[in-house]
Amino acid sequence: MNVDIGNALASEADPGISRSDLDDLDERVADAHDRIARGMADDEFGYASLNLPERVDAAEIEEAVAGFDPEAVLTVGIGGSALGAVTITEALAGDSPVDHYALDNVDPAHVNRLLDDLPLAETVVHVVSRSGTTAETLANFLVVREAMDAAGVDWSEQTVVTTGEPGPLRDLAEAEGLPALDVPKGVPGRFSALSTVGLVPAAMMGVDLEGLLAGGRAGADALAGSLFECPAYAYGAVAYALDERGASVDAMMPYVEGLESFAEWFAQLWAESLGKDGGGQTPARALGATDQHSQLQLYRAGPRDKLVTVVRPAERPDCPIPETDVADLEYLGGQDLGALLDAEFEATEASLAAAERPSVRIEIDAMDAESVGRLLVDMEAACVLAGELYGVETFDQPAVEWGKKAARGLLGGGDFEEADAVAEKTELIVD
Ligand SMILES: O=P(O)(O)OC[C@H]1O[C@H](O)[C@H](O)[C@@H](O)[C@@H]1O
Repeated sequence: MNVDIGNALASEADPGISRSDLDDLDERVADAHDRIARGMADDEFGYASLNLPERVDAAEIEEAVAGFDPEAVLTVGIGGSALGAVTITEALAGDSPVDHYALDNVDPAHVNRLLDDLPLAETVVHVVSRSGTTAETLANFLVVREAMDAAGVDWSEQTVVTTGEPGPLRDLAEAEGLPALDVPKGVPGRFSALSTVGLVPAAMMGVDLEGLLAGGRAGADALAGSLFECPAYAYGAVAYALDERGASVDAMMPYVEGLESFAEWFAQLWAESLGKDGGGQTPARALGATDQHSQLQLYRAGPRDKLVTVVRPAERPDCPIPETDVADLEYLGGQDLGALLDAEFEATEASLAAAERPSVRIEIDAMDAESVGRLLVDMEAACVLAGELYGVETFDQPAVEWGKKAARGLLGGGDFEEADAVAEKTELIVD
């Protein structure tokens, strides 16, 4: 993976950073790297995530699912317990005969439709919750298993649980004799893609887990004490420095459909890790070239509060555009859709640069397991580095926990002050 920060530099306009700003920042990056390396060496909570590619045993995960031969895998989980699996399978398992679905939200219309459409008898359910207590996940699982019962399917034969703490989900797995895998210790959900959490569905779909982990290891091995020598830190440091100068939004814009969900995964990583103490950079999600025809207007001509991150693979499959003699379309004939997408990508970079709007280019080698594993670990490391520079607790999410407790309290699942606050909130309804 390489990161081109050239278009984030040398702008006269705000937000902009100069090369000397980065030289100054590099001393702080060196200190932050020492902290991160120490955290990794001691397997400290959160920092341990960057050791996953080294520690996770692909063969063990493949063995755990070897007895299944499903048509579909249904991940029941939310946030970090779903987005890693979705990102990996979307990026790498497009050609698999096995389909992947994720049930994260509890919208009844969506859940009913999905359960009607799924081949329940041929579906393996992967229930994932690190805490084992998340209401959406547990409720969805109860609904899914009821639907399987109603369809005459023995769900206990086709359900795998992945959880961390002792709690309701582990109890349920034990009571029903379900295979239960562990979320590795010290790894928050949004950093757990390259563990059982993200790899179980991928294994059932034939994704190259070894390749993913090898790519991840390459990312962890490339961490170094200077942003000029480490693409992950270059990204984290530039995003941080631009935010400090007013780029409070980071628009993540992959130019490849297989990474559309990666932008969603990145949004959780960036928002939950860095949105603390009144600061943090708001992640926006976009897809090139589609959003070039909608959001780019705002990115180029709206408030000067954005960094645009464009991502692409260096290699794309062929899809030639047929020749045509239609007037004004000759320029397309004989080209390739990939070349057109790359031209759109470069046009976006140029258009932002011409308007003195910062962008960063992330390029991965290809849409293959090694490159995707590397991308995930590099973005995690970028986030950890940014967290050190902001001086926040990167690995907790107390603001999210508040809402979780309040929702449980409202359903009678606990005696929480948060629920009282919801009940007492001020309303001004206009009907
Ligand atoms: O894996 P779980 O414990 O079910 O948590 C699922 C999600 O729940 C919360 O919303 C947390 O803020 C997320 O970080 C987490 O990924």
